[in-house]
Amino acid sequence: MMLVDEKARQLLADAELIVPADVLTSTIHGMAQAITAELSNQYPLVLSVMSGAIVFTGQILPLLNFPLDFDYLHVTRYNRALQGGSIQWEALPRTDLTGRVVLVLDDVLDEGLTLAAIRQRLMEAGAKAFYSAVLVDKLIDREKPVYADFVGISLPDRYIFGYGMDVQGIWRNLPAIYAMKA
Ligand SMILES: O=P(O)(O)OC[C@H]1O[C@H](OP(=O)(O)OP(=O)(O)O)[C@H](O)[C@@H]1O
Ligand SMILES: Nc1nc2[nH]cnc2c(=O)[nH]1
Repeated sequence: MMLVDEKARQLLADAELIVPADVLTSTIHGMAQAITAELSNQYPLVLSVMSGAIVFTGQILPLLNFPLDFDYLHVTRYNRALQGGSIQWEALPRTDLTGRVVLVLDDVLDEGLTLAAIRQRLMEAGAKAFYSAVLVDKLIDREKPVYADFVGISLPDRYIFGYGMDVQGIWRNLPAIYAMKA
């Protein structure tokens, strides 16, 4: 345990703060306004993608002042790795999706494979319309299979962590976004 603790602290000491907490707060307020303008009369089902979206979800939900349902799904393809692998479904929403307008909340849109798989699964399960909101869109040099309807911040293609996102499984609890030193 001591080794893990020291390694975790070293990872943070070696990282660079790239999005401070106050910038995240104002970004999320802006996103909430845009989402409200588009979806406030549609009684959406808001779905949080565990685990990375936990902090973003907890911050944005109280800013969405209109009727909605909330549930979660759990999908992962990075696990503790820095590179993505194949999609693993851990949990599907329990709410009936038939005819629903869904809004998926995720922390980061990177290669887009995760969000594309989620969209396909939810549409197959009967959703009427699919919207997505991502706190971070990574600027990668390839086309993505899906783009988000609501984007908080665009960031360069570096591995990021904090604010729900992990590095080797740790530091999801940080109140800001950090990047591994290039
Ligand atoms: O656009 P992509 O390249 O597919 O990557 C984006 C996905 O990667 C992260 O999840 P991860 O698999 O790390 O699971 P976690 O949320 O539990 O950390 C993130 O939360 C997104 O869901
Ligand atoms: N924690 C974390 N998860 C990711 N999933 C896809 N890209 C990233 C990233 O940069 N950081």
